Amino acid sequence: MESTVPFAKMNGLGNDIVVIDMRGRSDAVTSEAAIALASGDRTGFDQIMAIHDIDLDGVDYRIDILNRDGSRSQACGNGTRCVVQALASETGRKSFTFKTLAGILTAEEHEDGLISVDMGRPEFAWDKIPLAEEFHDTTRIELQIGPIDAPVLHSPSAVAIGNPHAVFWVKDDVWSYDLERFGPLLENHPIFPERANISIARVIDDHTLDIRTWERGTGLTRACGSAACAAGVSAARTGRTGRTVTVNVPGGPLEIEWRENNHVIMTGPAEWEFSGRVDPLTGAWQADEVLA
Ligand SMILES: N[C@H](CCC[C@H](N)C(=O)O)C(=O)O
Repeated sequence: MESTVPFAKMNGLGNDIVVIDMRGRSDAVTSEAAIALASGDRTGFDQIMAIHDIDLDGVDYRIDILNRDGSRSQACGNGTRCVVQALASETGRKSFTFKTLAGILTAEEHEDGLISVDMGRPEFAWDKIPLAEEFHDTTRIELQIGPIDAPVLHSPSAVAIGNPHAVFWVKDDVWSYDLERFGPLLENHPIFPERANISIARVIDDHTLDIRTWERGTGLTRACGSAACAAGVSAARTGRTGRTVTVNVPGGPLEIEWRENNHVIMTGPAEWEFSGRVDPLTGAWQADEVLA
């Protein structure tokens, strides 16, 4: 087996993604390689999306998703769009079916270059999100941060979009909250046995939300596709918006549609930055061209 494989540094609305081509190999990108790449100057990423072969009818590839800390995620919306763009430009095909830890998902590139991903069905049951305690109603779970009688953030909506999310509803500008400080506390709160992605969301009108996200295993990001889905679905579920919303993340807008068949469709852009080769075991890499 060759020691290096092709990679592409890409982004989905500023969510930094490294797509690694593991086709033809039986091993996996190691957590050590992820941690090494994450601290790299030009390859600091939010998620690695490793494309693997799969022998399953109707499924094109398996995607293995790693966070900055080397942990694995069930889902990554922005990264999936990057994978679609990379594969579409390689093959000329427009639609793909993938297997991730969250299940089978389909995605397609449109004529205008935007990419839609079917993120599957949201999961609201407390033990499936998962939460450590039984909550009959996961639209408002008991969790707060700040003084007991004047919490800064409280009562988030919880939902899994393959991966666990908590969405805190706020009335003020989402930038006025110190997410860098509260994010790690909430991500690792014992109520979330598998940790959680933490978002602050503000309703702008019945079809628009502003959100910022602290990602599990990664930290503050400019965009988190699954969090945009989590916020959109939770807003509709609590009567804050309709089922089709524009979710403004720091990197720009994502369109979220929670269809009547219970599937959540996320639409947005993907952008290629540079390519190179990487050792999937150590994270040592080299760009194909001298980088500006
Ligand atoms: N950036 C991703 C989500 C990463 C989630 C990951 N941090 C986790 O659940 O462990 C997205 O666009 O959906």
